Amino acid sequence: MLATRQALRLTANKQLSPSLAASARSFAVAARPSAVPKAAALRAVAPRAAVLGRALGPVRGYAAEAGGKFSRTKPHMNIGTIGHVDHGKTTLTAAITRVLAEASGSGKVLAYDAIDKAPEEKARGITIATAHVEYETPNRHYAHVDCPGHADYIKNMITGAAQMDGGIIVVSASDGQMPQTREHLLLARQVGIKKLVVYINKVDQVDDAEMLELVEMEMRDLLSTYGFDGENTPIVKGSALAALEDRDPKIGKESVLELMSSVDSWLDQPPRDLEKPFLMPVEDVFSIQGRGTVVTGRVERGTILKGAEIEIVGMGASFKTTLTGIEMFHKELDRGEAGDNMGALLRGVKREQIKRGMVISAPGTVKPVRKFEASCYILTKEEGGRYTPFMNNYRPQLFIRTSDVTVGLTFPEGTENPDEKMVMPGDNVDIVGNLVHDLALSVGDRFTFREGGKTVGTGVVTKVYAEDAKKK
Ligand SMILES: Nc1nc2c(ncn2[C@@H]2O[C@H](COP(=O)(O)OP(=O)(O)OP(=O)(O)O)[C@@H](O)[C@H]2O)c(=O)[nH]1
Ligand SMILES: [Mg+2]
Repeated sequence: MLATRQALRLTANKQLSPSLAASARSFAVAARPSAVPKAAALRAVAPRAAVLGRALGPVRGYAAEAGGKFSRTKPHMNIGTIGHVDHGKTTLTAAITRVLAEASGSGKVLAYDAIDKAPEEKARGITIATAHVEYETPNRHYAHVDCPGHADYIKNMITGAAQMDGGIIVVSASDGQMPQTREHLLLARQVGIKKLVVYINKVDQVDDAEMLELVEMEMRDLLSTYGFDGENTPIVKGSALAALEDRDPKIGKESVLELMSSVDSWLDQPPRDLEKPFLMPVEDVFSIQGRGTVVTGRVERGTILKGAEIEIVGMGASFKTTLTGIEMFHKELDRGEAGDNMGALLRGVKREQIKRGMVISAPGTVKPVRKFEASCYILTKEEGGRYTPFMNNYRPQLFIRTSDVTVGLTFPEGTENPDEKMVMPGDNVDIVGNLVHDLALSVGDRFTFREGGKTVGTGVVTKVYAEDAKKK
């Protein structure tokens, strides 16, 4: 029984990206209200939307909905609320759904309780409670993540179980910035979120305008400290509770509309997988008589045309060649793209030169890396992780894409008494990794590490030290 479970977990972890993609898909499906109620709701509000549509003229989205048809043409973006415990993240999430539903005459209003009782999701064996909420502005369609507790934010941001391309950091006007405000800012930066919008909440509790000024100045400083654009980041002040309870429109509803218009304009649309540079992890290598060497794998991102130059990176390799053929389901094709399972025929490459764990990529877009820094979450024993802490120079096996390589973990420079520091199951820790073989690693890549058949931790790469290019 135990052996089967371990085997199952092993296969699950061998296919990190597909399983993650699958869970992301199921999130998306869960977050999306079913088509029928949506259409019915739209019909019910059609007269009102028509009025709105006329009033707003040809504004995209609302106008389209006025015709009674749901618009899927709006760009989609993943965001979320982050910030210190009790500062009002969930209240704000509920308020956004309410205010936007009212403004557009459609959309689903979610009560506070519906969001706070977040379902538990499993990502890479870790339990994460996350609520997935969906709403739209005239310009965009959003999936919004709200977590019930600090630990869930850490796990979520590190595993990327519910990805955030940008976020709203909520800070209470009465408390100002607090430890988790800083911790979430740091994590947001480390997982690659480039821009945030600030919502200073609970202004109904503060009469002193100077106090509000102070909280704003503090937030600008803090944003800059963590590498965000503190000077230009939009900061909106208001009361999520007032907006949710539909009172004091100035600090209530209007603040939420202002917040969402800042979210629309300030947060940048992320590039889609198809727009990113081509990368395919090598799963298998074959030698085909009379044709040459074929590697198979699932395209992680980008597109590729037959005849393109590609680079093979990782596990000692760093060389270029030409992709002379693309095959899928035994058919010859001219083009492959993200999500495709394909076989790639490579010119002039011997079978021995390529192995599982390497990647084929657009030339110059990924580098072989041995040393890197990462932010990690260490699984608890309940999550299947270790029972005991680990120390400096711990050496688990690192799994990323199709490769697994032994890695030595040490603490970053500046850590006090590194040889006495212990990392407990359940901790969030920054580490420096030294791989036994180089791998194609980039900032933002996610990985797990395992020991004795169990997943011990998961992490996201925050910095890489490029190897000197080696030929092989
Ligand atoms: N006076 C006032 N109270 C608010 C406001 N927004 C939220 N609250 C209250 O603050 C408390 C915490 O709000 P939540 O939305 O649960 O905060 P949270 O950030 O989601 O908290 P955690 O998920 O536990 O980290 C609740 O009692 C809210 O009713 C506001 O604008 N004004
Ligand atoms: Mg909450």
